[in-house]
Amino acid sequence: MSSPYPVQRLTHLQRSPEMSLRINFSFLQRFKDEARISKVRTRDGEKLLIRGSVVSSPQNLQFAETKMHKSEKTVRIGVLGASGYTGSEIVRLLANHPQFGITVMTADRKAGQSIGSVFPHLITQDLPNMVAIKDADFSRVDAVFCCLPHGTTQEIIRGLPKELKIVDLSADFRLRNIDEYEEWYGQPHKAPDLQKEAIYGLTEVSRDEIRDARLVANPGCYPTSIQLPLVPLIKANLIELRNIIIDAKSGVSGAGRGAKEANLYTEIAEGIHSYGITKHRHVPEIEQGLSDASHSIVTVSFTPHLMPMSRGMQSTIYVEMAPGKTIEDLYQQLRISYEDEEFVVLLEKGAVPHTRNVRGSNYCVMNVFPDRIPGRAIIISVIDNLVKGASGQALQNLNLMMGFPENMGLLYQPLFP
Ligand SMILES: NC(=O)C1=CN([C@@H]2O[C@H](COP(=O)(O)OP(=O)(O)OC[C@H]3O[C@@H](n4cnc5c(N)ncnc54)[C@H](OP(=O)(O)O)[C@@H]3O)[C@@H](O)[C@H]2O)C=CC1
Ligand SMILES: CC(=O)N[C@@H](CCC(=O)OP(=O)(O)O)C(=O)O
Repeated sequence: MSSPYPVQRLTHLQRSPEMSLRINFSFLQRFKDEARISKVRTRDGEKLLIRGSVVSSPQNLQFAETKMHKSEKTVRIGVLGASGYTGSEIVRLLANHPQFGITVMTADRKAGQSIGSVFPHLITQDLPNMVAIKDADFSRVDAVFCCLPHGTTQEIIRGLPKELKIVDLSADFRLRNIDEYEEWYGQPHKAPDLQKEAIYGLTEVSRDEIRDARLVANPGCYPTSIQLPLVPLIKANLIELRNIIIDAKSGVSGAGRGAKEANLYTEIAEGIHSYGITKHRHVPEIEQGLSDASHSIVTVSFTPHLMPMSRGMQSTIYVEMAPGKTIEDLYQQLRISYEDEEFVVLLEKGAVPHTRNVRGSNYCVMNVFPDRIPGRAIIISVIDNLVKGASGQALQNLNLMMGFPENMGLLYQPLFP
């Protein structure tokens, strides 16, 4: 697995007339011939202020700190809905992104407040206060993450400058068929023209289209955890398209930060419950992705559950194998499909994915098991709903759209315990 930052041996070191160090190193040569480095700790503790990123050195430089001054970041980011769970997760992830700097953050009820006052874990972030969307200055923004409730984004995006790159975390642009959107979301689509332009952003499946997109519809959390294992198996004709049964479980942050009686501690703790049985709005999104993979109509049984945990999601998927196919065929297909993917991990045979092993990270961890009923298989896939299921995948997509390495700012290891 490669490093999140260009940690490389120095290939050249010299002093410039202003006593700053100018350093050429091989990683950045892929982008520019030369970069200057930001803060460097030398063996004797001396600190040198220079521009750039992380380096290691064969000489007296031990580490360079990853901090770049905001003015040195090249892409100006707006976070719409920064006072919510996915918006604040974008802020957390971007704190370590060497190229994306936040210039605008919006909120609704919390407009006027600082991010640190709304989210004390982000108190060290030196960022402008959140403003109402109507007061946001988009002339200082190159790309936005829309972390707003369904239905809101369709209207708001219309008013944004046309040249902005947009990653929308809501479901507003995920369904290509706007009649289906109306059926499942209970309101007519307000921006059918923009829907035509939107690219569904399941990164590992649609990377090439995402690179050229202006508007990306970031997938829902359940659909991400379900499509990542099923799409390659369906494309390789290894499983039957009928009788796909998905039992999925989510942490409570999946429901957003807004206060709801059903999400009180007393309603959630010490128990689990199903919801949205047969009518959860992720059904058409899952079926759209699986139907695309098979070039035919796929339907699924999908039942989500709410778990007494803050973050995390597991999808347990029961499938029939195609005639003559074995668990080994399914396992090898997933291995081949994901061996070069940074953020999808197929465990060793028999090892069980745990949600707590992906907390806070952009990884999807999966495995496939033989059922005791011959011909059937059980697939388990886990993600952090707020990272690979939302803000992490959104950042992965914007990295691609802006021409940066897909993993930039995303190689957080999972939190444990
Ligand atoms: N939570 C998750 O795991 C996932 C969520 N998503 C989707 O991402 C989007 C954001 O979700 P999440 O962060 O959880 O939601 P939250 O409820 O936590 O945050 C919503 C944000 O939108 C703002 N907002 C609410 N109403 C309006 C409005 N009318 N105009 C402008 N801003 C408004 C809120 O501001 P304020 O708080 O100041 O009122 C807040 O900043 C949703 O569409 C959700 O479905 C997608 C994948 C996973
Ligand atoms: C626990 C919980 O309530 N989860 C949410 C899903 C969150 C998500 O992925 O997304 P979208 O809202 O963006 O589709 C739900 O079931 O509606």
